[in-house]
Amino acid sequence: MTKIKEVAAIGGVVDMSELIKSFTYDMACRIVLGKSFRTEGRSKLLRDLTDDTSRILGGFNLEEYFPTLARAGVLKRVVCAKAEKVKCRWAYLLDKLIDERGSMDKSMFDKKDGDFIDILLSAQYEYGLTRERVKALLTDVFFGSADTVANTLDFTLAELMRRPRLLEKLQNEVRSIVPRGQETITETDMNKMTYLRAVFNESLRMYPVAPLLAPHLAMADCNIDGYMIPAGTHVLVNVWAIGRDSSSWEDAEEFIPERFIYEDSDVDVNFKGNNFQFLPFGSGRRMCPGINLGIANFELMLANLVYHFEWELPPKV
Ligand code: HEM
Repeated sequence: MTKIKEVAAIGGVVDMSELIKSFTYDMACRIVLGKSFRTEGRSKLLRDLTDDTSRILGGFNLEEYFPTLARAGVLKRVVCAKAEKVKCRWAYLLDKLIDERGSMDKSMFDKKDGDFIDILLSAQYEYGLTRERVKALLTDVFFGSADTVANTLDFTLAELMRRPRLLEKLQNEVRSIVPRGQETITETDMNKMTYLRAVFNESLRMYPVAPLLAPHLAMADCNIDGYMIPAGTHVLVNVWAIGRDSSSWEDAEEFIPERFIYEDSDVDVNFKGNNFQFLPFGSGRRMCPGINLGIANFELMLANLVYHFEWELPPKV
């Protein structure tokens, strides 16, 4: 906020995508590393690692389009070699972070104010977690938490600036709940912001961060609505198309947060995985475990941004 205020005061330009991204990485680092998150440029290091991992996981894979190439296995070897390098960089960093705490007595872990590493290490003794598992869980939090929230916020700000009436409605809600002059908005303030949640839902409907979810594999033969899915089938769920399907959504291509406000209605379409027309966090046992953290990070940032600043597109945009 301070950075935007400084730039706004001199009428300068601020790259919001960049700022939002570095903020979400700082948040992820703070959760995992606690107070030591700013040392040695770790937030930047983790961001580079996450970017490289995303490129490998989400990159175009020629072998999926030309299966004959897969038989030769050349491309696979190239991708595996790259993945191995990234894996080693993760392992090096995470080992270092864990070793820093290794010298501490387990009774010294402060469960109340501790960071995620503290919590995992204290649970390590209780649940017999191996070091590899601890590292995998740490990677999950870094990887799952930063880009997801930053990308959703990016699209939301763009949609709101294109629709000043909706932006004003959101600002009115936030400013009517948060007392004038309050420096930062808290989670308690946000609980009352129904329009803010509707904006979040509408952004996820139109711009799901994982448009095909994570790839799933059928473990057993199953029949869905008359379609036979044999065991071993690679399944991709196109939630981007489902969220824009006109048989489920009126004016599906329009950004209308009001569609998620259900006053005096029994209908309540939400992202908890039971309404199959809206699956931004997936569904079932592999659905996103970070929903609550994702909501809190997104809503905290958006509410603060619209509370403190006026937003509009530059002329001719
Ligand atoms: C707006 C925020 C977020 C969105 C939209 C989102 C969305 C998703 C989606 C679509 C999946 C795949 C589900 C499936 O394939 O069925 C997923 C998985 C996952 N997410 Fe999130 N996520 C968000 C925030 C977070 C946060 C903050 C964390 C970290 C704490 C996180 C951690 C994970 C993990 C670890 C998985 C893999 C779960 C598994 O495979 O069992 N996510 N997320």
